[in-house]
Amino acid sequence: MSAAAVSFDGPEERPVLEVERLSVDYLSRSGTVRAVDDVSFTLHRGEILGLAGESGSGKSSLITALLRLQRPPAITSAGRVTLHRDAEQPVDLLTLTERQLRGLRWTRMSIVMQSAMDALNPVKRLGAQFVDVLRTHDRSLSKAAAVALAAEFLELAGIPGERLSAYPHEMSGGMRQRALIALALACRPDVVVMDEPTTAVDVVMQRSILSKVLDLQRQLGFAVIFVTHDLSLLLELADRVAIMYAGRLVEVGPAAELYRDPKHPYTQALRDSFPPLHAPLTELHGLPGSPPDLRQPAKGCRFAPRCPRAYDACRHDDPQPITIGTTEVSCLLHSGAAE
Ligand SMILES: Nc1ncnc2c1ncn2[C@@H]1O[C@H](COP(=O)(O)OP(=O)(O)OP(=O)(O)O)[C@@H](O)[C@H]1O
Repeated sequence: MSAAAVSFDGPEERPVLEVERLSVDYLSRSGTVRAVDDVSFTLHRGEILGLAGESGSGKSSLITALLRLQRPPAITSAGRVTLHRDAEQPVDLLTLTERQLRGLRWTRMSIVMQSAMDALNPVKRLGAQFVDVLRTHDRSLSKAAAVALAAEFLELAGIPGERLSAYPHEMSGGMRQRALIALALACRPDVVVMDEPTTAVDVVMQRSILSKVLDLQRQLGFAVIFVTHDLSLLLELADRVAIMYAGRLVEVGPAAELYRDPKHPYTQALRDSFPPLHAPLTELHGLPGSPPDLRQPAKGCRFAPRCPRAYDACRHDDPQPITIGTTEVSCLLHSGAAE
């Protein structure tokens, strides 16, 4: 293992992760909340896929289910999550034993949590945490080699290698978050899930972390699922963006296309409610109303009650995903436009 760069020519057509018809329920006495409802998407090798949606739309439920990190009362009630590996058979992550999964965590897929303070062990020096992870997954690695590799990854993330001897509380919030990103990359996974990785730091640090993530991604070529409620950030960072509303994916498409020509009225509303990062400021529009109660979602399109373009059929018929060019959208306004 080494931190050496790969030759990265941008995202490939080959899938690395395929999510098919995934549903996640929270079981409680007051009813079942279907937080993720029949969600399908593909993550390609080396691409950054952004996942955006309002609070409560199901983003965390989706990523914790596909990495099998969810806790009760959440259960995955349906679906398949296929991880593709070079030179090995694809595997359905949902059918693996815990032991088989442990073999894939860090080495094939890893996660960067919202808060490094929750993810890093407060009573262990950073170096020891890297060495633990590296040597658990590569028993042939000597301690000295693991320390050297850890220092290499820290440097890649913009942190001086000597900080390996620091405890997490001795580092700034931004540095801890970058250390966590370095740790997530240390076993050279193919897929890295980043769950709002910059919410705990200020805006300047946010920019610096994101440009570092892009930098590292281009050097190492891993694929990313980047989760945030901030669509304007994703439009800048991601190759493709998936928009989630009330447990469903309503639109998935190339970031530039989604910004220029959003197909779903919810995507449009979300775009118009965030200031663009690099374009001239335009008037912002809030989105009135609130998402449905997922214990008893009404018939038809879930966005219909808030949608300025809803018509009769939207309140009765469930929109199915259709493909328009390179975008997939679930909206009855486009039902005649499928290719
Ligand atoms: N432990 C739980 N028990 C019952 N319902 C839950 C639980 N956790 C989440 N939910 C429900 O599942 C739905 C999706 O929540 P989730 O946290 O996945 O959304 P999110 O898009 O990640 O939100 P945020 O951006 O605020 O993190 C919400 O309706 C939420 O109320």
